[in-house]
Amino acid sequence: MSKKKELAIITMSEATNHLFKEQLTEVLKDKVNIVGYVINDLEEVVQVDLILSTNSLNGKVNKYVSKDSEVVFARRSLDISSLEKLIKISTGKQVLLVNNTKLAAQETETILKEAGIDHIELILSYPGKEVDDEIKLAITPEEVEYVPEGVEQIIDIGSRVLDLTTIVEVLIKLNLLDEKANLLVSKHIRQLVKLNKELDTNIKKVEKANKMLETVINHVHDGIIYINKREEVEVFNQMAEDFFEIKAEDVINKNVVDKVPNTKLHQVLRTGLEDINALQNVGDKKIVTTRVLVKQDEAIIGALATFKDITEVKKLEQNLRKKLKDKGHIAKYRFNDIIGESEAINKAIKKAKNLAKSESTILIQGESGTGKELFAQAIHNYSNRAEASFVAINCAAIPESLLESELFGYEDGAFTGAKKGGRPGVFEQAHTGTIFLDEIGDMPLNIQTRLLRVLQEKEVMRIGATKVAPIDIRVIAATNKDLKRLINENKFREDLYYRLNVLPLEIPNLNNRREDIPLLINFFLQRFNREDLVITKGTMSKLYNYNWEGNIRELENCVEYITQTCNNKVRLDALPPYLKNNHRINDGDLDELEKIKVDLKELGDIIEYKLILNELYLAKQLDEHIGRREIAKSAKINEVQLSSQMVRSRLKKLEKQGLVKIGRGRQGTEITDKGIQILKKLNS
Ligand SMILES: Nc1ncnc2c1ncn2[C@@H]1O[C@H](COP(=O)(O)OP(=O)(O)OP(=O)(O)O)[C@@H](O)[C@H]1O
Repeated sequence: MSKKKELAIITMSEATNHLFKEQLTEVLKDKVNIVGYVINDLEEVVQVDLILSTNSLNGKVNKYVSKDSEVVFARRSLDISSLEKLIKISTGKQVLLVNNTKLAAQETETILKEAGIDHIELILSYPGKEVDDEIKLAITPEEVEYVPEGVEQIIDIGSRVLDLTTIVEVLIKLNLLDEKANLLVSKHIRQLVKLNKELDTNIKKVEKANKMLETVINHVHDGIIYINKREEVEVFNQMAEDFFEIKAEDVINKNVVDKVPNTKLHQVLRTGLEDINALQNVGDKKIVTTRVLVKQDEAIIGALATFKDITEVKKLEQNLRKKLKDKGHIAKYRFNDIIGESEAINKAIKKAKNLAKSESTILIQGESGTGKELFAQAIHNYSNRAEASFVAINCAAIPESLLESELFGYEDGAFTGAKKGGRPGVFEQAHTGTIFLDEIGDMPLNIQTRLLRVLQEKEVMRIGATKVAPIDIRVIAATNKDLKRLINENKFREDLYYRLNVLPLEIPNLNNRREDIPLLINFFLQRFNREDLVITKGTMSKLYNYNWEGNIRELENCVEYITQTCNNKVRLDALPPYLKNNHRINDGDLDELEKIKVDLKELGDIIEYKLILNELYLAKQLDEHIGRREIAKSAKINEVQLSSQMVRSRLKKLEKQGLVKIGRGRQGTEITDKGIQILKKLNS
């Protein structure tokens, strides 16, 4: 039996020696005697067939080698499975590569690079080398003891094993290749295949994620541009291509400043100042854009811009408004459209504007035709919900049998004749907007109960449904009925009244703001395109004094009648018959001040009367007399056009109402107690 071959392993450390021995024993089994030496322990030449040592001992090991022994210097590799941990480190990060010597560190670096680890910046670290103490992550092949202090995370990639070529060389040198080669190579190939499979799965996963990301990026309706730290474009999606009319392939990896017009993205990188929803002009287009820094582990790695073409946004908005308009779900009136300069209407407008800004339910009360719906629309347009829908429903105009389904909607098959697929009610249609419930006093009691639930729960259940849908609406209700009276008659639920009457708003009737009548007449004449019509004084006086029970709607109808029947002058006989015959102003309906005002206005302006009464009052307080001429003088000073003749005629009118007493000769005229009372009312 031939003598067993002998192999000596000479290394610098015990650990490496042990590792090599283990690896070679697995291959050589008992065919070879393996002895290990740590170089520092060696004193004499080693007599063996072959010596295996490491590159770092090249030059040192020779003195222990006999003439007939050969030396193989080990080439080393890493355990492939440890690489996976490195792939996960973020790109561009600085990492210490720690080994016991410079050479070992260089070798490990080469091994890592060859294995494809090139996305991180490796800083070699070994005893005696100064490294930046800001670097907190270290990689080491089982040489943890050399990792500098201050490093917070260590990735141990395991020791560097003998690579296949070294093992084959050892086998050749020992003349054992024939027997072992196949076994060895197949084991290595198995390992490689396993690694490849793992890598392949990883690559596929990454590819899949990338593909998905690309699809998403290209399908969003916003333009997206991403540049890296070097200001090179890395992402330029489909919308960006369409907007700039530039192909992505022409800009990718190119400098953004050179390729994308008007870009400000590089400035975000340079200054660190981000823009959120900024408006920007690009050529003749307008965009809203957001530009932000992109960070990874606190370090800035690039900048991202997303933008939307505003013309597109405007179109979408217009489309939406058109759709709402087509459905009638739009409020067209604003406060500016409410005609009137009287104190009463101005007060109502001021209050309505205040109420508009709150979110609570508003109850508008006022006689029929006073403009309650006009106010409801103006409130909606003045509120934060102006862009959303305004859905109006007249509770009196819809038959009771239909009202419930109109309000709450119904599910498919809820009743015979129900539309397939069901239908949303006005509450759902008004979602995020305002619902206007006109003539709420006419709502049947059973529907009032359902409405109360909707208002309390803020959710609606369609007829025949089992699920509720949450709704976000603002309710404006209106009525011309006395709801308190209806409550007493058990026709209106008291709890619903209090739910609705959170913010009450009273719209004045026309008889209480007669001074707006001429304005309104002119407005309606314009609307009917009949500004050419001249209304005679007598006719105007008639219209002024008429008892407008139907309020503005009645006045509007009256003006329409005139426009149909008159050519140029509107005389008394041109008025609608009902207006000519009866409906004279009902004295009992007007309070005293109104009656007096109406009478006085037949001749001159209230301002003139106020001035005259004021002068008389002043004289009375000073215990003096004042004549027509002096009153006319004061009028001039106050820029009121009144001759002493005019003062005379007006004083007569005032006397008829018992407001003044005209004295004879130098006695002059005196204001009466009633006159003082009325003057105070006029001045308030
Ligand atoms: N101040 C105003 N200025 C101009 N037009 C007005 C004004 N007020 C009301 N109108 C017009 O009068 C008509 C009646 O108004 P609206 O329908 O708003 O009244 P309403 O109080 O809701 O009536 P109803 O109680 O009968 O439902 C409408 O044609 C409206 O355009």
